Amino acid sequence: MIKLMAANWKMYKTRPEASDTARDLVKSLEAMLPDDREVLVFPPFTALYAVGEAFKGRKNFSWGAQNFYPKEEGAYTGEISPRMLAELGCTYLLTGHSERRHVFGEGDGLVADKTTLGLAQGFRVVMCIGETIEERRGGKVEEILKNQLDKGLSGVDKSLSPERLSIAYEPVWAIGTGEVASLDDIVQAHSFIRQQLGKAFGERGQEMRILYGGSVKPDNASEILGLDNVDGVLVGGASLKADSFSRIVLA
Ligand SMILES: O=C[C@H](O)COP(=O)(O)O
Repeated sequence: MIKLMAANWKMYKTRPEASDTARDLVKSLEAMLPDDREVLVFPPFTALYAVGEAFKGRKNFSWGAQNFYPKEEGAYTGEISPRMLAELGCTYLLTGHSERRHVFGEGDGLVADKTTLGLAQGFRVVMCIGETIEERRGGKVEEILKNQLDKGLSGVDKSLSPERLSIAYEPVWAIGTGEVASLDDIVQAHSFIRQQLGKAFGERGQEMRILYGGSVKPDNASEILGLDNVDGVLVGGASLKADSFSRIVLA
């Protein structure tokens, strides 16, 4: 399975900054990227074209959008549709990120609509799930993950090719805090997610990638990537500098 090494640049980087970082990533990674690693960057909308210019035509370099509205077009002021993103050459979409859920109030229904439409329009989708610290302390991790998976994937075509859907497990309390989930916590959550994907998609569920996200850094990436059912990472803060993200990609 090709490990998916994803960078989420969140609301950082102007167009020239993004272009420089993307070009630096190509410089430091292209010649030594193993065949089983794919580099994926989610820049802000305004930098998608610039990142596409740096990455296009390069094997295993992909780019995608952090957000979109799940309609083809219409009177939705301020929103961007998947069609508009396809035009920029993006092949990936992110759904369910905890900042969308918690800062912008996106519920499971909207996450499901976005995941369903994004896939139906031919994109690859990375759907994020994860529990809050209160939910973890209350012993509800599996219940929350199951609920987010069941609802988020409720409209998805069950005969989908496995490379089209990835799940990112991001415990909310580990995002941007420097606090990484323990290796045991990651193994347990990923094995539970794998089980659920198997129930939903049968054999295909075994081949879908499950990424870990939450304070991944160059010095912890290798041990996280070595765990069972960890098929990639979704990196925020440590992906903003080309040098640090390159070290993670090659970890
Ligand atoms: O999308 C990425 C995650 O929110 C992780 O962010 P972080 O690496 O800054 O903790």
